[in-house]
Amino acid sequence: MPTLTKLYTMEEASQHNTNEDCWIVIDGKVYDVSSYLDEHPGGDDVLLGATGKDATDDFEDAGHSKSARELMDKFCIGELDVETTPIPELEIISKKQEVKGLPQKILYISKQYWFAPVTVVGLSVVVGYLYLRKK
Ligand code: HEM
Repeated sequence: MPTLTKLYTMEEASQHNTNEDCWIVIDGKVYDVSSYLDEHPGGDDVLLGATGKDATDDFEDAGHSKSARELMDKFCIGELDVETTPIPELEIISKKQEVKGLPQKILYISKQYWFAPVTVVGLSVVVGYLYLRKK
């Protein structure tokens, strides 16, 4: 039988970032650790510091034991709604893929390096002005 999983956006989860109300996101799952803050062996400050972002790396870096991972399930309240959560890496790739065809490539490059011709023109104007003043 399919189970209904509550979905939360990262924006929604990040609003729960206080001592009384603390949610963290680990590996696509949302955990309400409000009642665990005082008991967490790593301290409440690390949990509060892990709110508002994907805390998977922080969690893994701490080298949690198997029992810690089992304990997590108790606090799981749902999953992250990936549809509405922008993943920076994916955005970068999709932006890169947008640049197709020669005209678009030229536009893309000129947008990135517009300062080069502007500097050359600026310098020419200054040099020309100084040259004419000397005369
Ligand atoms: C639901 C989420 C979490 C649970 C249930 C949990 C549980 C635990 C438990 C049981 C320990 C004791 C050591 C062990 O058994 O591995 C521990 C230690 C620790 N936790 Fe967590 N933890 C959670 C999330 C986090 C997060 C998100 C971070 C980092 C931002 C973190 C940082 C630490 C650190 C640094 C320690 C080591 C404390 C020490 O050895 O001095 N924990 N955690």
